[in-house]
Amino acid sequence: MADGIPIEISGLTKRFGQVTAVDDLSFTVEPGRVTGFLGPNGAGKTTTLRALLGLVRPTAGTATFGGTRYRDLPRPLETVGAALDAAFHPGRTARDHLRVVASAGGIRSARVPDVLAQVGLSEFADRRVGGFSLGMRQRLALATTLLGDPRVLVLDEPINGLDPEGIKWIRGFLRSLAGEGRTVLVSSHLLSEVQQSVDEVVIISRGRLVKSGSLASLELEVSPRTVVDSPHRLRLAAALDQAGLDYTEGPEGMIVDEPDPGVVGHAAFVGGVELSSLHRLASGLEDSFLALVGEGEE
Ligand SMILES: Nc1ncnc2c1ncn2[C@@H]1O[C@H](COP(=O)(O)OP(=O)(O)OP(=O)(O)O)[C@@H](O)[C@H]1O
Repeated sequence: MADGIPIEISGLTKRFGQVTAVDDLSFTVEPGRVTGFLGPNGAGKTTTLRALLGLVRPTAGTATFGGTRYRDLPRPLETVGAALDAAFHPGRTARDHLRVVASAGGIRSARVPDVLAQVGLSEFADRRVGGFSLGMRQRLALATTLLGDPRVLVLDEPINGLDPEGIKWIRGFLRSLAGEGRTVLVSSHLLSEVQQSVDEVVIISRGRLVKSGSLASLELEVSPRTVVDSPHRLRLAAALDQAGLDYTEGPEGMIVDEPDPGVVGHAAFVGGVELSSLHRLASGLEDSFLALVGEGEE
């Protein structure tokens, strides 16, 4: 298997007149992982992906596949499979749509039945796309991205509008693609939508990076916790140790990995420590995501 190819965004800026859609954005997407590219509507996700695929010219910065711009890739469809604003001719069958794309991209037509099977559309291959449900269109868009058996997949909102069965299917599918060492970047405006599908997250808001890292690290950061403080922090730390509670020291006191302030208060009481504050830290991944990025444009 060929080595994986990372996506590298560096100092990317894109202005449309007065609007700065993407503002000095830098992040890397690693192979072998599913990465969620998250932000509310208007955050600049699509503009970033369009810059990556050479569809808009950056005002500044670069967006590359392992250092090579999309337009400089020798065989782009065999490196990158991208589904952005997938449009289908409604009168064409799924098979014909794939044949047209394959032939334009210099890909052998023998790939067509393979990708139809991969996305579970074989039995609908000869139906007109005009009659396809949204879920079937999403599958066909995905099949199109797979034609060149690419090492990198860039998918814009692939889960949007899928029914629960389709969501379950695509989750497993994205995982298996990453499991084969591919780089998988999936955009969404809802963290909850991709939460069960992604290993890594890149969160942007107003064109700027808010956070990037593993989903696990984000979960850890936002799991419900208790903040407690005392005029005698050393004694407080000893009481927390005594109770077997994990904590880190923050500006407002000890941040304890325990959702129930009662448990923390009790530990302090047992240790005979006076408290100056005790409260629960806001919780929930989606709430924290919204707190990080705001609601976005309508
Ligand atoms: N061609 C354009 N001309 C002018 N402004 C644009 C253009 N494309 C995007 N914008 C603006 O840039 C900002 C970022 O848009 P973008 O579509 O990249 O966000 P997004 O995160 O993909 O949101 P959505 O999920 O709604 O597509 C928005 O304010 C948008 O109105």
